[in-house]
Amino acid sequence: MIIGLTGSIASGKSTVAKMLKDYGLPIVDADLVARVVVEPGTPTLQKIVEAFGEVALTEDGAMNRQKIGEMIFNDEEQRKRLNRIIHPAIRQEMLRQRDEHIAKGAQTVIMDIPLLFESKLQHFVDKILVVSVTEDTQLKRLMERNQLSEQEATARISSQLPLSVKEQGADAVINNNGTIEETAEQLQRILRNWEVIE
Ligand SMILES: CC(C)(COP(=O)(O)OP(=O)(O)OC[C@H]1O[C@@H](n2cnc3c(N)ncnc32)[C@H](O)[C@@H]1O)[C@@H](O)C(=O)NCCC(=O)NCCS
Ligand SMILES: Nc1ncnc2c1ncn2[C@@H]1O[C@H](COP(=O)(O)OP(=O)(O)OP(=O)(O)O)[C@@H](O)[C@H]1O
Repeated sequence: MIIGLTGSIASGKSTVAKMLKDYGLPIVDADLVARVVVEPGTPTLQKIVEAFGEVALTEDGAMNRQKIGEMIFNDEEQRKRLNRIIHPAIRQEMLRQRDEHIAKGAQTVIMDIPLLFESKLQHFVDKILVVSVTEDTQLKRLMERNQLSEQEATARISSQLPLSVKEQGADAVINNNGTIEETAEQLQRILRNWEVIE
């Protein structure tokens, strides 16, 4: 079974992904893949520089994540432009990793994809697990984790579909407003229900 793990920025996907890893389940992590496909020397980074100019690079030739983040989270056109370049490369590498896990005999593979709904990737997966929080919790955790102002954090949250919409497309929802233990309990119940664990 392929499980799509999603949510929105700072809703707790990585926290849940870590719990899934502790169950021994293989994870394909879109955020991690998004870093690999733009490593120095890759054709994707080359295309980003052609589209955004040399400002897209740091002094040592890596992608300037802070600069790109400032550009794309405040401007939908720029975001679409980056997505058009980077998403095909991310998708290809994710499918490669998924197939590798299956070839090694994995029964279940977790695809951790923040933009599963925005990029319409529902057909990639058999079940969708949404990690959700209230808007207040999301804003507070994002500002704390990334040291962002309220305005910067709000821009990032607004660049994604609301969690309430994602919940409607989910096979199961984890409410991550409470403690880590409460989240772990909900996850265990869902995995038992889906017969991923006993
Ligand atoms: C814009 C970038 C450089 C910012 O880097 P930074 O290190 O600050 O953030 P990080 O990569 O850890 O992403 C944090 C979160 O931002 C959100 N996010 C990232 N990219 C996007 C996007 N294009 N649209 C909406 N939300 C996004 C996701 O929720 C993600 O989990 C980086 O996120 C990136 O390369 N984005 C494009 C690739 C992409 O779409 N990744 C999302 C997973 S497919
Ligand atoms: N139940 C919880 N209680 C308290 N803090 C939490 C809880 N769940 C997550 N956090 C914290 O909230 C922040 C966001 O969580 P996490 O990094 O897992 O989100 P994410 O959905 O993976 O975000 P992103 O899409 O931005 O990578 C982190 O600092 C994390 O430690």
